[in-house]
Parts: sequence; structure tokens; C-alpha cells
Amino acid sequence: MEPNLHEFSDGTVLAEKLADQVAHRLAAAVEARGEASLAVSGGSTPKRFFRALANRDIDWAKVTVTLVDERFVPADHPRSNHLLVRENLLQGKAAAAHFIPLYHDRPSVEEAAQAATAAAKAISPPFDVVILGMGGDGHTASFFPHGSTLNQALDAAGPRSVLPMEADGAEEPRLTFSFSSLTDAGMLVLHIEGQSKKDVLAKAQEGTNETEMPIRAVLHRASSPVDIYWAP
Ligand SMILES: O=C1O[C@H](COP(=O)(O)O)[C@@H](O)[C@H](O)[C@H]1O
Repeated sequence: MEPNLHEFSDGTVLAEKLADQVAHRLAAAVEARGEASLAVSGGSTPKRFFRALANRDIDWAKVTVTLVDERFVPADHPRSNHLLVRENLLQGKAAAAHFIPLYHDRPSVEEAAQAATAAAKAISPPFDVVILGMGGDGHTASFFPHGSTLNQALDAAGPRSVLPMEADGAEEPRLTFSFSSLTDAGMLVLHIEGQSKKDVLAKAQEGTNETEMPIRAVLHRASSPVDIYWAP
């Protein structure tokens, strides 16, 4: 299934449109099932989108928010994805949402991943909405090129779980939801900005080696359609 590319004039317009679509999807899930789930990325790209979404008028108390991946650092660390979400998404109306962190204070990232897998069982699969990002090296979530558990993480037949991940390009050990946890979401979005990310996307779409560019796994074999949101 070919991804659908949605292009916007700038990041502010993109943030508002994406917030509209996500809010609509979450509200529909709340209406249908009495609850909704949203898994978001960290990094530098999603901040404007988070701020736009936080103002949307939905029943946030019935929404569970988590991260697609996390750095193995406490929630007050400047590189924590949880900190980014707390300061930009879990604000205003969205402060009523329930947040499930991936970071757990454990002696090793492997033990933290086990704790995160157990905590994530509170969310009924599949996620209603998953928002992925992409690094300049072609990583998404914490599926890093040549990552220590990459084969396991990208196994479509693997369990829904949170895995530890270490890689040269990752700075610190990571925690990441597995491919099977993320790619059957009701709404699966890849949110990228800037010409350099568009060039990385084009390179990813041309080739097939997932160890070099793990984003290819999502682009080529996600079971849900992938909507790419891009702005210059
Ligand atoms: O390390 C990470 O990076 C990617 C991309 O981040 P960006 O700063 O280039 O937008 C992000 O999607 C991921 O969640 C994060 O942990």
C-alpha cells in the first residue's frame, strides 16, 4: 500500500490540520467505545502539533496518551520525550488525559522495557492514533539503523511489547514500542518537516534495506495505510 502524502505551506498550517484529524479520530473512538488511545513521538518536530492538539475540545479524560519511544532518562531530563509531552501536549484541555510513560526507574533499560510492556497492557490494541517521526538517519520510533534489537523490534509477527534498543546514533539507550504494536493503528501518521527530511523519505522509498533505514519497514509493510504529513 503506497503512503498518502499530504503537503502543507508551513508547519503551523500542518499542525492545525493534523490536530483537527487526530482530534476527530479520538472523539470518534470515545463516542464508539468510551475511550481512545494516542501514541506520539518525541524529538523536535511535534511541538507545534502538540500545542494545537492540546486545545482541541474533546473528552480528554477518556483519552490515554503514551509515547512510541523514549530515551532511557528520567522525566525531568532535558532529552526526555515525556518532558516534551508534559510541557506541550498535556496542557490546557488535554491536561485531563491519562499518560502512560515508557521510562521506569530500573537498574537497566531491559528491566525498564519489561515494566513498560506490563504498564502498556492497560491500553486495548490497536492504538486509535499513532504519530511517528523520522530522524535524518532513517530511524523512526527507536528503530535505529543497526540497533541492538532491530530485527526483533521490526518483526511483524512479534508480540506487542516495549523493547530496549541501543545504537550508535541514539546517544542514550532507548525504549520503543515494537513494529507490531504501532503499525496496525486506526490512524497511522508519519509527521516530518523540512526539505532534508523529504530527501531522506525519497531515499527510503527507493530502497529496501531496513537495517540501513528502518523507516522502510513502516513505509513498505505497515498493515494500516500510512499518511505522511510534510511541510517545508
Ligand atoms: O530521537 C527521536 O527522534 C525522532 C525524530 O526526531 P526529530 O527531532 O528529528 O523530529 C523522533 O521521532 C523520536 O520519537 C525521538 O525519540
